[in-house]
Amino acid sequence: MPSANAWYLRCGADEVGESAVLVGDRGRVLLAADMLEDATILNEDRGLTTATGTHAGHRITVSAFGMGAPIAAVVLHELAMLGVKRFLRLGTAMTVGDTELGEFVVAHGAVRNESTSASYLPLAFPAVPDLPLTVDVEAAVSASGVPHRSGLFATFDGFYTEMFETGSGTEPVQDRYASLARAGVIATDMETSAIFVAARALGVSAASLCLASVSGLTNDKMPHDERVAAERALLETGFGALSAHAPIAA
Ligand SMILES: O=P(O)(O)O[C@H]1O[C@H](CO)[C@@H](O)[C@H]1O
Ligand SMILES: O=c1cc[nH]c(=O)[nH]1
Repeated sequence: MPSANAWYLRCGADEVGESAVLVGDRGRVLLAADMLEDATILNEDRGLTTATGTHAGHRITVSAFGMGAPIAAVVLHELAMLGVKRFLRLGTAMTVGDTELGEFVVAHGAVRNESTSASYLPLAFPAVPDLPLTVDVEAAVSASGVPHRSGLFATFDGFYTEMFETGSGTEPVQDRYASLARAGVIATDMETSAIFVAARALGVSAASLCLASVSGLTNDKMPHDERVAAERALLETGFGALSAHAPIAA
């Protein structure tokens, strides 16, 4: 049963679409608002900027959570309570194995190395995306012309301790990345597995499409201008995936 108003997002069920895009950076919400038709910014509380607009006849809400699984789950949970049925994470990720900077990466599942998802379902439960939505994402990615690959993600809580070689973590990060690559992991991020598990627990669909923007091998970043252009392409591709079928009648 949709709730009337969301605690932190401070918006109502009539202000959100049937689908939502979850991004980290609020700048991506502002960019999305420029790209959608008739977009309205709903709130900017706690940096959780949210906008709703239309793409090819579909109402889409775009929400920024900042960084990390706990707050991403809060945003997803509130939007699900408002009645949003489909979620697409559009973010950046770090490369693992053969993945190259600038590629789009689509998650077929995610290693649950964060703690938030366990507050929804036990660790034995797999973090897997919604299959039909992922098929639509892969079709949109193929049409985008951007080099891409699909595979497993690994999601971590510790940015400096688990994803970078700072010496503060419990094992050499490069050893961890090498074993993840051998097991089919193509990218790491900080939210995907939590979003997949929370979505299953809440009875909504979720998928994850990211831009590989930082090298897990060297920690090199994509050049700024290339990343900005690629993030626009990421949003366009995600909106295309969410608009792949006729809107469901209200
Ligand atoms: O680009 P976004 O969506 O913020 O995602 C990635 O970027 C942040 C870390 O740099 C984390 O939130 C990570 O998952
Ligand atoms: O280094 C990075 C880049 C993007 N996303 C991450 O989680 N880490």
